[in-house]
Amino acid sequence: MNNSTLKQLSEGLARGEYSSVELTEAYLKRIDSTDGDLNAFITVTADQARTQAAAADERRASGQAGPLTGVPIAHKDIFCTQGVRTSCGSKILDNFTAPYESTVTHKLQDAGMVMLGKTNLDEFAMGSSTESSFYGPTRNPWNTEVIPGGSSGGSAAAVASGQAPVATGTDTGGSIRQPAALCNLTGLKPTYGRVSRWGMIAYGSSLDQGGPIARTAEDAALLLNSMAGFDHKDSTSKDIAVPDYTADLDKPLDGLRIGLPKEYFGEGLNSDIAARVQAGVQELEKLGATVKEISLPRTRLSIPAYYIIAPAEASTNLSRFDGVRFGYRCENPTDLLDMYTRTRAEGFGEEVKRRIMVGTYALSAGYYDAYYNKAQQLRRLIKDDFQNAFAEVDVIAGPTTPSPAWKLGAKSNDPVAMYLEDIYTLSVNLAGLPGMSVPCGQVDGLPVGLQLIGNYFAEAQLLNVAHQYQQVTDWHQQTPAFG
Ligand SMILES: NC(=O)C[C@H](N)C(=O)O
Repeated sequence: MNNSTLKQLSEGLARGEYSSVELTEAYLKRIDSTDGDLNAFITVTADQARTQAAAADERRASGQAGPLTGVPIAHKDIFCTQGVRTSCGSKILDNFTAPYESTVTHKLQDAGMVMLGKTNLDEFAMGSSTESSFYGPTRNPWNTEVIPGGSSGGSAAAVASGQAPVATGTDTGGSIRQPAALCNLTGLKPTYGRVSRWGMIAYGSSLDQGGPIARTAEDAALLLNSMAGFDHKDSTSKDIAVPDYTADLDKPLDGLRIGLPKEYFGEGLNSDIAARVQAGVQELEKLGATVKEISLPRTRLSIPAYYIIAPAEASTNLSRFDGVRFGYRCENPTDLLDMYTRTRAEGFGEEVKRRIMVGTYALSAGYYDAYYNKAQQLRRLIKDDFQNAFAEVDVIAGPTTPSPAWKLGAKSNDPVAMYLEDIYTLSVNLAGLPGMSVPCGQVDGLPVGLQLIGNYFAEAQLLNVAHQYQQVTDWHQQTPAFG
């Protein structure tokens, strides 16, 4: 049961093979027996899950169940969940109980999903390894010596290990796609504005987007159906109708034009990953797609542009954590300034402080034009590069990451080495486009991902391509020997 897809569980519940209460108990048991090794969860909400499961069973008995009703889910601990600790992986929010529910978790709750708990993440989603959490690192179920990716590493490890059938994640520069790739899962970052950011603790507000982490494209489509949609509480949410993302899954790929950016296959890419991705693209060709080389010339510049813009936005977003209104406050402050200073010095971890300093510097008078403005100009050029590519192709394919998962601690003292791992994912966020990662094989026993990038609001097309790929491959069905 613990390796089932959301779709299978939904059908099992509908046929009455098990109740939501039974299903929920099975997942809670799995969490109990494995999370000592993985540390995928920051908070397990067992009692609340049991109550929600019983309510889901009642809803089903009264004929009101939808496709998600009664299915358990884990939420990244960046989504505010009313009455439940929402820590964002930080000491500064360790004592914070959210007084309201985020739009995304609310919608999934309305659909009848059962929340198992809140998953681990890099502190404030800043990282690619889930090592910077105040609650300690999450381990990869494929090999507990290596990182699960990040920042949604807790969500990915939970799904990959069978602790939860699906999970939510957020992606500012790769945080859904990269952990999905490194844990053999299917992850989708929607178009900026497709999914409400309300109640999602802000990191880089012009880049952040919530999305599904699942075993299959079909499961991701089922979740996105409930996550997406206009929200008047998020001023950047787009008022565009939400299609049924499962409707196009079975469409044949005949005539689909795929572009392979030459910059995604150059220096820095692990040659075994290159081979796995090329093999994945060949499968798509067999399904009727045509493939051509394209160019995204500014790819390399996405790293400096992103690592100016994201910290700049973070430095302003994180100014709200000052010890006054909520969260951690230092002991015995001598005056207001001492309280601000010590609260932030003691409450934030190293990577968060680094980014606040970089961001503050980039925004300061005298440096604003040289750094922040330049980065924004680059961002525009990166967006234009994608639009030039989409004049010739429908979908862009390439690797999700340049390397497989690395050993815990291997990049902890070298932030730039960690930033370089985001080379293929950052530009998608800078442009605001939708992107997916689907399992396409293993390198030395560790999973790697094929990235698919679409034009704005082309999530249904990406899901269609990924689903067709998963009909002819079985990489996504492979599970770790863990536990
Ligand atoms: N949040 C993300 O999407 C991850 C990215 N590596 C970052 O640290 O910003």
